[in-house]
Amino acid sequence: MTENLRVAVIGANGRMGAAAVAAIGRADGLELVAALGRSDPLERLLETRAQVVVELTVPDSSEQNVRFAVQHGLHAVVGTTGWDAGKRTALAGLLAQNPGVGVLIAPNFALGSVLATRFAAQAARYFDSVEIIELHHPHKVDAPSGTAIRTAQLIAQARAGLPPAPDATEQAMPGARGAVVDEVPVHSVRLAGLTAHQEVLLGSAGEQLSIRHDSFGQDSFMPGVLLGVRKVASVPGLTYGLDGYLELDS
Ligand SMILES: NC(=O)C1=CN([C@@H]2O[C@H](COP(=O)(O)OP(=O)(O)OC[C@H]3O[C@@H](n4cnc5c(N)ncnc54)[C@H](O)[C@@H]3O)[C@@H](O)[C@H]2O)C=CC1
Ligand SMILES: O=C(O)C1=N[C@H](C(=O)O)C[C@H](O)C1
Repeated sequence: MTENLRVAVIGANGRMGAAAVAAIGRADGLELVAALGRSDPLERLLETRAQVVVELTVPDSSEQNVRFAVQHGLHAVVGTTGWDAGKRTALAGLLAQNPGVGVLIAPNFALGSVLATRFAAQAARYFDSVEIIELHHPHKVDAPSGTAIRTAQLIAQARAGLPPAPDATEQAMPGARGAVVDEVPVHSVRLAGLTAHQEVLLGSAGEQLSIRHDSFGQDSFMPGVLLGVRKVASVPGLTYGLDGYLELDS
């Protein structure tokens, strides 16, 4: 008989962590062996012989947690935001020293969001202007969202070599044109009642394409979390984006 995969959640008392604890508890072939809150020592991961760590905390804690996991040979599935290029490069270096260990950093676990980002990047070459509006619940601590940053990066890659979007703005109040991520304006809305939403606006003379995704609850992220947990041990090194685990081009 195959043994269950031993999974731990860090950030288990948060919105995402609590949903992940419940989803892992219900999932075939997975066993939840630890659910760590802010005051729990990371050594619990070793005492409980976790094999895969799901990291869903805050940007200030995430890097330290993931590095601890990797240094102890544990695979990690990371949903926390704030993994900029510098942190990812440092982590890739640590993974090179720990061959066989896999880490997935997924800015968004919702399949629809991953697809929407992919579609926006595909479309971006064919329009003069692209701007992103991301809309979230007001408890979110970071802006722009990790998803919007990733989307802007992929759009910028797709538009490499094209002229900048037309924009005659000469005078603007600070923030009026959004944050500029890789030359793509990103506008962040924080509104009571929302969960996680993003709309990419693409415009050219006489037409507009809008690519929108809505997550209405944390359940939208759970299939992606479980996919990551099941796959991460078989993909050594760092994977950035859940699309790395999906065969979107076939
Ligand atoms: N990749 C994805 O699909 C998604 C990612 N997120 C991201 O995941 C992160 C968590 O989001 P939420 O659950 O909504 O936030 P939350 O604020 O509800 O939960 C964060 C939890 O982490 C805990 N925490 C902080 N430092 C910790 C540490 N060192 N050890 C253990 N626990 C610690 C906090 O006490 C809190 O309970 C955020 O960065 C958010 O942007 C959120 C939703 C989807
Ligand atoms: O904090 C959230 O809620 C979310 N965070 C992630 C992000 O910053 O992109 C993913 C999703 O948007 C929900």
